[in-house]
Amino acid sequence: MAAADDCGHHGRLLPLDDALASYGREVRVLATETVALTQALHRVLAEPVTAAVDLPMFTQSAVDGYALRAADLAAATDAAPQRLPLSGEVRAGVAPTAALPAGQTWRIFTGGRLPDGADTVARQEIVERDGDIAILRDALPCGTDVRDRGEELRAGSTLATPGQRVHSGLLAALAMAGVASVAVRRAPRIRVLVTGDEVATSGAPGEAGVFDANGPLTRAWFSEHGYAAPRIDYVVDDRAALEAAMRDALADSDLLLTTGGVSVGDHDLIRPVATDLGVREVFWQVAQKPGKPLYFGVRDDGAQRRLLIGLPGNPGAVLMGLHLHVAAILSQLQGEAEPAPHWRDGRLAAAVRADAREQLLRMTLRIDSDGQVWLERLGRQASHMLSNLSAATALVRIPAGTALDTGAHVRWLGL
Ligand SMILES: Nc1nc2c(c(=O)[nH]1)N[C@H]1C(S)=C(S)[C@@H](COP(=O)(O)OP(=O)(O)OC[C@H]3O[C@@H](n4cnc5c(N)ncnc54)[C@H](O)[C@@H]3O)O[C@H]1N2
Ligand code: MOO
Repeated sequence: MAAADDCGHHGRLLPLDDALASYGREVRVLATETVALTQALHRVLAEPVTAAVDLPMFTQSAVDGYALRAADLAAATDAAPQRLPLSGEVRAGVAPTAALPAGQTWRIFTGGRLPDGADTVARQEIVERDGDIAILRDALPCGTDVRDRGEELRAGSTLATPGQRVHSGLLAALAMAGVASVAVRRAPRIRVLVTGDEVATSGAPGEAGVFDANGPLTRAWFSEHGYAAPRIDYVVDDRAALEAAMRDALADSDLLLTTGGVSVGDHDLIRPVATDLGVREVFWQVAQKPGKPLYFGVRDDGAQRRLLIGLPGNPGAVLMGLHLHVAAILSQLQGEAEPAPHWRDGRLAAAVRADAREQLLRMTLRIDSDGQVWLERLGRQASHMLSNLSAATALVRIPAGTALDTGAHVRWLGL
């Protein structure tokens, strides 16, 4: 397949949406395993999760104050205050062993279990004390400052559904409902090969070399998104070396990610080596800028499907490949109900020129007083450049072939 150049016709390039849609068809969801809730952060749920207990688990005080019966205060007024003898105390974490006698009150603290007989709590700010007598100058509606058992949730009710990714808040919600373990999708096994003779793996690069950006970028991206740091190997542009590295990495992974060597040059070996290793090409070359020579293939080893994504070597293409393509593949592997990328809506702060490929531009976003998101294009967008990432907060889609005016609606992802 011949590559189209930037000035020419792009009929052979696969539209970005078609590339993203192909992951839904080609990627098989990983097996399910049960893990302790403490290990579930960033994992995707494979089964519904239900509350093990009522929440709150028992009827309790919402404040520091005095547990009483609302009926005992019915006649209380400023002129004729009600005086209730203080005959006990309930501390948080300690279950009362007796019932509150009628006409009396007990000291209670926030989260303390309401004794039988009590139905209301008077917060301490409205209670005067005369030794062991609590004085109240007003009636209180029954149930004031009481949290009822099960008012938030009933045991057995559904708290989370399959396909949800566990974030810190959801993890805490499940912990609070007595959930100790959850069924999640197995963590994807990921290997990375950074290719290129010119890439310095340690120390300063040679006279025609570059500092490695793609290794640090991929390592940081996986960690930022909650994945274990993948093994990253560096491979020179030598067919035998690449074949050995790819054979080993493919056999050991659900997803092999390579950077570089996927364009049309004489030393761009990812595709031919992939073919030799029995990988079926799903697509190569996407109508996107940056990242056009992007490659995706699959290989079935028995029941195990291996995925190979070849990201073009330019670091800007790797950045975009991670945020869009790798995120989409990982979503499908883990059975996310709403697969990434998760686009949001915003408007362009300035017009953008058309390109024959869909553009993915790094921009800064600002929210105006009406809550509208405005996106402003940064300079230094070329795919061999990363320096504008110190200012960029959004990756913005500009559809192929259309110039967009100021105010045009676009889709974007947070960076
Ligand atoms: N005749 C054509 N040439 C090119 C085409 C084309 O269609 N026809 N496509 C261009 C596009 S678009 C891209 S993107 C690049 C992608 O090429 P490769 O995937 O083969 O990547 P490399 O050639 O190995 O490297 C590209 C570029 O990136 C630098 N690089 C590579 N690895 C790293 C790293 N780990 N850290 C920092 N920088 C890295 C490398 O030095 C090159 O400058 O092909 C175009 N060519
Ligand atoms: O697709 Mo390349 O990343 O435009 O330079």
